[in-house]
Parts: sequence; structure tokens; C-alpha cells
Amino acid sequence: MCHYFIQAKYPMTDNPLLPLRDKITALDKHLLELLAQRRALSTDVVNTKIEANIPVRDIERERILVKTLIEQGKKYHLDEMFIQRLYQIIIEDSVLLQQRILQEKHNQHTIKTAKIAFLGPKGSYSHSAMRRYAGRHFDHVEESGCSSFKDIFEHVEKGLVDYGILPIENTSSGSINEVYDLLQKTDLHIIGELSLPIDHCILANKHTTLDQIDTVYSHPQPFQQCTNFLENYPHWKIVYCDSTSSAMEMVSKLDKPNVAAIGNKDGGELYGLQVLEHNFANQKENITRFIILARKAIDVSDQVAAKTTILMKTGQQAGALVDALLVLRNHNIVMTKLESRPIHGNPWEEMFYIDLQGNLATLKMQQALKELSSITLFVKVLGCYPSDSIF
Ligand SMILES: O=C(O)C(=O)C[C@]1(C(=O)O)C=C[C@@H](O)C=C1
Repeated sequence: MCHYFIQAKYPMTDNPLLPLRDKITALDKHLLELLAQRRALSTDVVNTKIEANIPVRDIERERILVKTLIEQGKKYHLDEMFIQRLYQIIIEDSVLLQQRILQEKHNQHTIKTAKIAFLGPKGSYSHSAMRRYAGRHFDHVEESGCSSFKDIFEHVEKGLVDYGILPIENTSSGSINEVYDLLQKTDLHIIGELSLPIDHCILANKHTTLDQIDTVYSHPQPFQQCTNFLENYPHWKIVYCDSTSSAMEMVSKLDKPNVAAIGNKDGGELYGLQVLEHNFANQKENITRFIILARKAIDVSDQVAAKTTILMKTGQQAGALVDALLVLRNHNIVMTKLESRPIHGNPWEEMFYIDLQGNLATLKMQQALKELSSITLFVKVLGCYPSDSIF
């Protein structure tokens, strides 16, 4: 990334901005203190909720709170969208903090450190997702970069790490089939999820310009997510890599003006690359959902919004899938995703992956799963975990 330092017209001591910047610095410090106080109150709130068995989320409270703040912001000429986005981040932090505290009390233990496998090396989107998830759940993390999704599954299954984090779908390129296929034949459990906004960048060595590039390196996923942008450069040779960070590593080692990688800005800085273009995915809201796998399933407190993911194989008779989905409807269970993949060794039969809103431990979920088992060939719970879809 290029850093352009505009030579100050004034010696540092005479800079007319200094007094104002000092005031901004003091005010930002005060803002941090207020945010810390708000966070401490969230801790008090969740402890009260635990005592009174009150759910973490109160959507109506959030709606009224933000609406009031937007109104109050008007007299200070604060833009409505600014307030909306700012409090989305503040409230999301509050909810995730409360969920962590609640889950730790619910499971009667707190895990301070963890070893987590991700698609590496450092600088990949999976690395960013892993660090974000670890920051929310652990005080210390040991990072384990893997060269493939299969490698991540094996690391967790063999106990080389505690958790594995893998991308499972993206808003631009859809489901990541390789991960779904690996889920078909594992005994691991989904214990969490995380949605990460993905801002793809064209990353190149310093002094390279866009028109000098003739070869671009990346993981297959970014290429699938940026087809519209890549149509502008039909002469670019596409080279697939194990991960976006191995692509950035390659471009940095080649150190030539005609090569570039597609990856994230932070990763590019790790490899000394500059950003030539960014935010060019087919979907402007380009988000990848990651799942977190572990050898042991978790229990989710009934005070935390939960998701349950199941694997299901129906018979070949007409309407088999419809009958199964009607069971969910009859139990008033919301299905948030339905994906299908060919069954290993039997490509003309489909395995269905279904994400359900709700906790596995609820009576209606238990009854629905029992009914599903009686009318299908195979039903397996892949996991019940706190929902990350805060907003
Ligand atoms: O007031 C509550 O119940 C809180 O948990 C606090 C808070 C917030 O951060 O403002 C967080 C989550 C709720 O959904 C509503 C509001």
C-alpha cells in the first residue's frame, strides 16, 4: 500500500492544527471512557438477565433507543445514517459481550486460550475471521494456518487444534461446496458462526499501475465473487492459489510490476503490497459467513438467539422433500437456509443441509427432528450454536 506523506508547510511546532488536534485527542479519550462505561453496564445487564432469566436480545428496546438517538442527533446536525451505523456497532458489541458471558455461565466454564486452525498463511480472510472470532471468545489464541479446508477438518479431528474456522457461503459466489461436502463425512460439530464483510483489493508491488498487470493470483473464491470486475481485464491470466495470503506471498516474492493478487488490505500490508483497486465484488454487500467446528458440541442458553444446522437425506419418492419441510412448518420452525449437495459415492442422490432458527433443546425442535427421522432416510444434527446474525 502506498503512503503519501504530504510535506507539512509548517514546522511541527507552528502547525495551526495542533491546538485543535489536542482537543480532538482529549475528546476521543473521553469517548473511550464512555464506551467502556457502557460496556460495563452491559455486563451488569446480562448478570441481571441471568438472574431473571431474560433473553439477551430486546429488539424493541434497540429500536426505540436508536430512534431516540437519531431524533436527539438532529439538533447536533448528526446524520441519521451515521447514528444508525454507529449504534449498530455499539449494540452488536454489547450483545456479543452478553452472549459470551451468558454462554460461559451456562456451560459453567470459561475457556481463556484456544488453538484455532484456519486457511492460511496469515493475512487471508479466514485469518481475519479467526482473529475476530477469537477476540470475542478467548483471551489468547494460538494460530494454526492450514493449506486446505480438508487439512483444517483433520487438524480438529486429530486434536492438533481446539477449533477450526471455515468459510461456508458468500453473498456473491454462494455456497462453498467443498466445505459442505466435508461436513457430510465428519463427526465434528458446528459450535459458532461469524459473518465477515469482505472488501477485495487488487494488491501489487509498489510503483505498479493497473495497466501493467497481466497476471493475477488468488484463491478461487475471490475470482468467483468478482467476475463482473474481471470482465474489464480479459487479458489478465488467472492463477489459483491455496489462499489469498499465499497469493499475496507469491506476488511479494515475485516482486514484478506485471503481477497482482486479490486479497484484503490488511493482508496486503503484511506482504508490503499496495492497494490499486478495492470494493469490486459483484455484490456491494460482499459478506462471507464462516462456521466454527469443534470435536464437542455445545449447549446454547435459551436466553441466547440460537441456530441449529442439520443434515438430511430423503427418499426418492415424489414430494419427499416437501413432506420434510412441512414438518418444520407444522412445528413453526423457521428455515433460514436450504442447501443440497450430491451424496458421496451416490452422485444422483442429494444430501440436504438445513439451517433452522431456534435452539436444539426446545421441545418443538426435538419433536420436529423425531418426526423428520421417521419420514426420511437420515437426519443428523451438525450443531446448535449462537446466531451471529445480530442485524
Ligand atoms: O437493554 C438491554 O436489554 C440490553 O441488553 C442493552 C442493549 C444495548 O446495548 O443497548 C443490548 C441488547 C439489547 O437487545 C438491547 C439493548
